[in-house]
Amino acid sequence: MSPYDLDSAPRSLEEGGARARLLRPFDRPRSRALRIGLTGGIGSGKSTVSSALEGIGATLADADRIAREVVERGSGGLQRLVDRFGHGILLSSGELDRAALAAIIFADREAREEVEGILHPLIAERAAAILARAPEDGLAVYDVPLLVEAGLAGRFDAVIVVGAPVDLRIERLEARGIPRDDALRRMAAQSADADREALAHILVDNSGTREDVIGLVEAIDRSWLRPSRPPAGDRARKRLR
Ligand SMILES: CC(C)(COP(=O)(O)OP(=O)(O)OC[C@H]1O[C@@H](n2cnc3c(N)ncnc32)[C@H](O)[C@@H]1O)[C@@H](O)C(=O)NCCC(=O)NCCS
Ligand SMILES: Nc1ncnc2c1ncn2[C@@H]1O[C@H](COP(=O)(O)OP(=O)(O)OP(=O)(O)O)[C@@H](O)[C@H]1O
Repeated sequence: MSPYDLDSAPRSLEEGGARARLLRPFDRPRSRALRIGLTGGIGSGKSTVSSALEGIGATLADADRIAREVVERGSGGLQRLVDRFGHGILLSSGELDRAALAAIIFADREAREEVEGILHPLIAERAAAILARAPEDGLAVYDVPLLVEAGLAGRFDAVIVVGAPVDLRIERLEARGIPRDDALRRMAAQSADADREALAHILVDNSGTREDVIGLVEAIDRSWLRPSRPPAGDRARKRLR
């Protein structure tokens, strides 16, 4: 690891109603991708931020997406859930009844920990395989809602925490068809905002529009993640030479 000089970088960035703060500088490794852990409570905008990072070339592993893959019909992961919770968690098609499993785990902490004990190692293995493909000078981003809860913060060079006021998160989730009660039950199963923020290098406030936060991600990259990189226009010109 070489020291990564962020001394002269701005400490905060703004794009419309979206803001970012650099809470702690971080080191950038010389010969491998920068490992970024991206987290936030339900409905904070992690997926929006991680898609924006993917859009500027980051290699992305999305824990929620992988969590679906490891319980696909016929998978070993799904079989282990059925062994533990019975066929009541299956739809007639043989697929996981996600609402049924959600009803169990967000009402019963022990059941949730059992499910996490079964699925998290499977998710972590696939995520590691995806992130290992990131080029040396690239960004390897792990979008993982339970980064803090699972004690993963120390595995990353930089932790980005996305946040927004709870009412706004609930409003956005309702617009996506997730009822308020369901959102609140999931929030109760997650760390408090303050616990996530205590581990953040970069804190993103996603209170503005989608366009704001997407623009902010580009500014974060230019100012803090890959500041020594030539601007996109220069890179395109170099390729043409
Ligand atoms: C219970 C399940 C089937 C519900 O599926 P559903 O399609 O309704 O939700 P989805 O998977 O898209 O998750 C949406 C959000 O719920 C929250 N959430 C999901 N699992 C958990 C959990 N174990 N603890 C706290 N919050 C959770 C996260 O904020 C996540 O982003 C699913 O969330 C699941 O399998 N959870 C257990 C695996 C897990 O821990 N996943 C989190 C990523 S590591
Ligand atoms: N700045 C924004 N303005 C308006 N809507 C937004 C904004 N950011 C995200 N959203 C919407 O809010 C919802 C939650 O955002 P997103 O899926 O990115 O959050 P998340 O943290 O990944 O959620 P989850 O924990 O459920 O996976 C989505 O429907 C998304 O399109």
